[in-house]
Parts: sequence; C-alpha cells; structure tokens
Amino acid sequence: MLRTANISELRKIIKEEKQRGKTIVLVPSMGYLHRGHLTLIEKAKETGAFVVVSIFVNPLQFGPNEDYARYPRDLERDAQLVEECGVDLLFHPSVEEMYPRPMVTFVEVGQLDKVLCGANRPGHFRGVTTVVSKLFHIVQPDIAFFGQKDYQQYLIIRRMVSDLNLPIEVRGVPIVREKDGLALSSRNVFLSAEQRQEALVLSRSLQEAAELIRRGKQSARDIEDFIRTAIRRDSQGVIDYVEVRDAEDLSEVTEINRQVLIALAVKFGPTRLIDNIVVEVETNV
Ligand SMILES: Nc1ncnc2c1ncn2[C@@H]1O[C@H](COP(=O)(O)OP(=O)(O)OP(=O)(O)O)[C@@H](O)[C@H]1O
Ligand SMILES: CC(C)(CO)[C@@H](O)C(=O)[O-]
Ligand code: BAL
Repeated sequence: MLRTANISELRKIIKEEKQRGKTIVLVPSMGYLHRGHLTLIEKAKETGAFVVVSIFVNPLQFGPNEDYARYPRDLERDAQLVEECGVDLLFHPSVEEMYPRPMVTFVEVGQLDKVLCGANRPGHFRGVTTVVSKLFHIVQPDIAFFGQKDYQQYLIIRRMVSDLNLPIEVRGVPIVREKDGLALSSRNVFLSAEQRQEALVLSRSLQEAAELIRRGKQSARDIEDFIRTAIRRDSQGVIDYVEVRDAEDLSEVTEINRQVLIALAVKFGPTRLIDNIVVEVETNV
C-alpha cells in the first residue's frame, strides 16, 4: 500500500494510475476506523478500481465548542487496517497541508443544511462540503463512497456533485450496526458501559417507529413523540432532535404518505450520537 500526507505526491500517483487506465475510487474518512468504514472500503474494493482512503479530521467542520481536540485518532492502527483491506493508497494530510492559510473560499449547500444536524451544528456542513470539494479536486475520483449513517451529509454531497457538475458518482452505503443495533461510530469509544447500554434505545425506537408507520400510522408528530418518549423513559440521553423528514429533500412532513427519513441526534454526556432509518410507505395509487 502506498501512503502519503503530501498533495503533490498524491497527484503524481493518481496521474500515473489514470494514465494506466485505472478508475479511481475515494473513501473519505476522519479515521479511527471501524467496521462501518471497512464496509465502505469493501464496497470500494468490489469496483476493482484503484482505492484511495483519506483520513483527515477536518477542523473546518467542528464548532468552537465541539470535540475536534478530543476526536479519537490512531493513524498507525488505521494504516494497518486499510492495508489489510487491500487499499491502494492512504492519504493522511496534516491540517497545514490542507489549509496552508486561512480559507476565504467555501462551498455551501443551502436549504439542505438548515435542518437536522445542520441546524444543531451551524457551519458544520459548510466545513464538510468545502473539505470534500478539496478532496475531490485533489484525488479526482470517478466514484466516492459515503455512509448513510450520516444521511444528511450523503444527500448534501450528492446535491453538491449534481449542482456543480462534478464528474463523480456518489454511492451510499447502508448503516452498519453492532449485533445489538447500535450504529457503529468512532465516537462510541467515549460511551461509558451504562451509556453504551442506554444508547440502544436509539436504534430500538427507530425500528419500532418504522414498524408503526408500516402498520399505518401517518402522523409525523406522533412518530417523533413516540421516539422522544422512549429516549426520555429509557435513557439519560439529551435530545438534540428527533424528526421525520422527506427522504429525498429533507422537507417537512406532516402526513407520512411517501418515503421518509426518521433522523435523530442525542447526547450521552458530551458524546453526540446520530442514527436514522428510511421508511418506505406503500401508496395505494
Ligand atoms: N455505522 C456506519 N455505517 C455506515 N457508514 C458509516 C458508519 N459510520 C461511519 N460511516 C461512514 O464512514 C465515513 C467516514 O465517517 P467518519 O470518519 O466521520 O466516521 P464516524 O464513525 O461517522 O465518525 P463519528 O461518528 O465520530 O462522526 C462517512 O461516510 C460515514 O457516513
Ligand atoms: C466526509 C468527511 C470525511 C469530511 O470530513 C466526514 O464528514 C466524515 O467522515 O463523515
Ligand atoms: N461523520 C460526521 C463527521 C462529524 O461528526 O464531524
């Protein structure tokens, strides 16, 4: 496996691979890899392309009171994992390499970033779209993989690629969960044993809510209340949001009569977890 922290060196490698006719696939990440990331990498490998994994904890997407400083990092462990997965190139730039001077140019995806995590983390998605644009320009992938655990991020990146005519295919990968339902996340490492147990209410209540919808429950507010009540009853988690939204454009939903996203963010102590489920609704046309 090749590895570099240097943009010019990476460009040279990519140029050579492209000249050899290789398709380039990118899996962007912030590292501290788990089975969720490894599933994205597996999907990337299945394409048969030259697979690049980037590891960069992007300061631009963290608010001043968020966990940038304590975000878990272990580059050497990650490097070993991606090598075992057959990744071709690991790109792990420093902050100075990505942001040699203060940025004055940003990429912003309006509307989609005003709700859910965007409303709770002002500036977060501007930081994500800006760094992902930079990564796309640096690596110039043909295909890029994103996880649907970060569903809003996935939609925003898709929309950015479409709006800006970037020649990149964005592929989404369903949420990878622990056996007991907890969505894998690098931040799970911060949970105490008790919080880890309590956090199961997230996936459990999402599943139960989806079942209520499949059985005909149509009120989005009732579904949100159902989940909020379960979280407050079964845990000490502090709710950032629990919302039912249109799964395509994140617009508000009152009556559930189309495909919806149920998304939530809940804090367990200082650790903020997100989870979601997309529910198909049969329409009798
Ligand atoms: N459980 C998961 N299932 C599917 N994809 C995932 C999962 N966890 C992370 N990903 C995806 O991996 C990519 C890199 O995510 P990132 O490095 O931020 O990991 P993370 O575990 O989501 O971190 P955190 O939860 O701390 O934000 C993103 O596209 C993200 O959606
Ligand atoms: C896409 C991403 C790598 C941008 O920093 C990050 O938001 C993530 O890991 O989901
Ligand atoms: N996977 C989302 C990255 C973040 O929480 O900043």
